[in-house]
Amino acid sequence: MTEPILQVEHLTKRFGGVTAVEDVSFEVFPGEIVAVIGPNGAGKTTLFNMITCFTPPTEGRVKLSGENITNKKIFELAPLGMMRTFQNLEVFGSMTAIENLMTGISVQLKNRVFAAGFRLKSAREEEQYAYEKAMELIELTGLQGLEHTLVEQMSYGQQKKVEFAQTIISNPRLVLLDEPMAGLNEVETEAMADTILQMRDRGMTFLFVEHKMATIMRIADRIVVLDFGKKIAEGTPAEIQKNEDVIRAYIGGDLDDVKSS
Ligand SMILES: Nc1ncnc2c1ncn2[C@@H]1O[C@H](COP(=O)(O)OP(=O)(O)OP(=O)(O)O)[C@@H](O)[C@H]1O
Repeated sequence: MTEPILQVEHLTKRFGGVTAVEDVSFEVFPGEIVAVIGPNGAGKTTLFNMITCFTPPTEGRVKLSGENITNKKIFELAPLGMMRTFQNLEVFGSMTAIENLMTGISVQLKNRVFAAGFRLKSAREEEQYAYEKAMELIELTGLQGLEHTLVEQMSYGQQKKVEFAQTIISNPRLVLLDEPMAGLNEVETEAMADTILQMRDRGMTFLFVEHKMATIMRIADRIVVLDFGKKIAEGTPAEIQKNEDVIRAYIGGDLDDVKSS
């Protein structure tokens, strides 16, 4: 049987009297696209922060390919093949798109696993490799013609693409995306969704938080639903759409989105 790439085991986070996440467990398998959904304040970002070692859990643990990573430092995760994005854009505005991407590739060049299989002889070869890889990602994310544009001069949607490309350029095995479609128009949202599907076909695994239900239903293999910090459901998009607890949790919020998508 395939081993999970990510195991979330009984994660709990308390901030003083507030329990942001309570006893949440689930697994993600290689090649899956798994969405985490839930109403505002349900604990999605806190869960992501614990999985990516940004916030230590009060209880529980996280395993990446069977290895306990709960107490790792953030910077130790990229070499292990885990990358994430944030709700707020994390790009260098005063650098061009290609320069942003080339900073992302340095992670890969330092990656033990990668270095063992692909030794580059000189700094010049490394730079050439980084440039070619960055151009490949520029094309893949539809940023052609903008490679030498300063990121701060781009639209929000284009900046999101740069951030996404920078996150995946090091060929991570597991990518966590915090609201990758937030702030994007419909066309940009669908393009982002298609790029995620394309990268999955190339072997990447995705866990993402999102509010745009129609897109989630289109690309997610499985969905984990949080409400008031607890996991209230887990299943395929079809199962989640007709789950009574999920429909109840969304009453007054995005219920119509869940049912109509
Ligand atoms: N650093 C903190 N200190 C105190 N309470 C916090 C902290 N971070 C989050 N919380 C609380 O934990 C709960 C979950 O917040 P979280 O941001 O994880 O939810 P979310 O599902 O990501 O929400 P949204 O969809 O609005 O981004 C909220 O009640 C929030 O106020």
